[in-house]
Amino acid sequence: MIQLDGVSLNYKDDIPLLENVNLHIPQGGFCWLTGPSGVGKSTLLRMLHLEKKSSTGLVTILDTPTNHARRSILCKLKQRIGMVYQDFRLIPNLTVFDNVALPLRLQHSDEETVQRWTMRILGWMGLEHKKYVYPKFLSGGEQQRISIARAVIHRPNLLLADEPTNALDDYQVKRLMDLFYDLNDLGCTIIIATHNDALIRQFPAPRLKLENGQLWTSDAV
Ligand SMILES: Nc1ncnc2c1ncn2[C@@H]1O[C@H](COP(=O)(O)OP(=O)(O)OP(=O)(O)O)[C@@H](O)[C@H]1O
Repeated sequence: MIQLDGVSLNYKDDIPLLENVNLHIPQGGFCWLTGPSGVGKSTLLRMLHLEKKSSTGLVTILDTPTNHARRSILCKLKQRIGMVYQDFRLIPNLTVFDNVALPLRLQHSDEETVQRWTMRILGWMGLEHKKYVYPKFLSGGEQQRISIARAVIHRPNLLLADEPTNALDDYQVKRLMDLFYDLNDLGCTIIIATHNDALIRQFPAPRLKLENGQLWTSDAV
């Protein structure tokens, strides 16, 4: 479960991106996050990913109150979250294989599991043959697929995805949404930020709309 109680969020001395916002998303929820460019969608996802603190209010992620949680608790909690960044954020000096395997290695999975799961998701993404390649030699779409593989490989309980379909063709978008639905069926809560209204119409789900510091919720369209 994700809960925000009276949460405000802003960058230093800047206008608030969230202002006294309350929100409840049950475990296993699936929603789109929309709103005009620059309104704060990426920043909100970064807050839910425990990279940025709220200015005021209580933030509960996966049933864990985070405001006063110890560092060790937050580190463990973060390992249960997958994040797809808008700009991919692959680690340039790691190969495709090592980028994707990273969450498993952070969880100290044994090497046999790392090899098996990483090759499986790379195969699913159609990128097995790129496993020794460094990110700078990949196309935008390939980088996006690797970034998604890295976010889901450890079967997170919460998946946050920032414009995850921008660089993908229609066929890959459909497969990716099937992957997200499969994860969701396993109980993963999913929040996807997008500007793409056609995508939302194609895959209806409740919507969180961020505007003027407020989050409006609406049912599937
Ligand atoms: N690290 C930062 N320091 C200061 N201000 C920032 C920082 N990152 C983002 N901002 C500002 O916060 C506001 C919200 O940015 P954010 O990227 O969260 O918006 P967004 O809704 O995701 O935009 P887009 O849809 O264009 O990706 C913008 O005005 C941006 O300039």
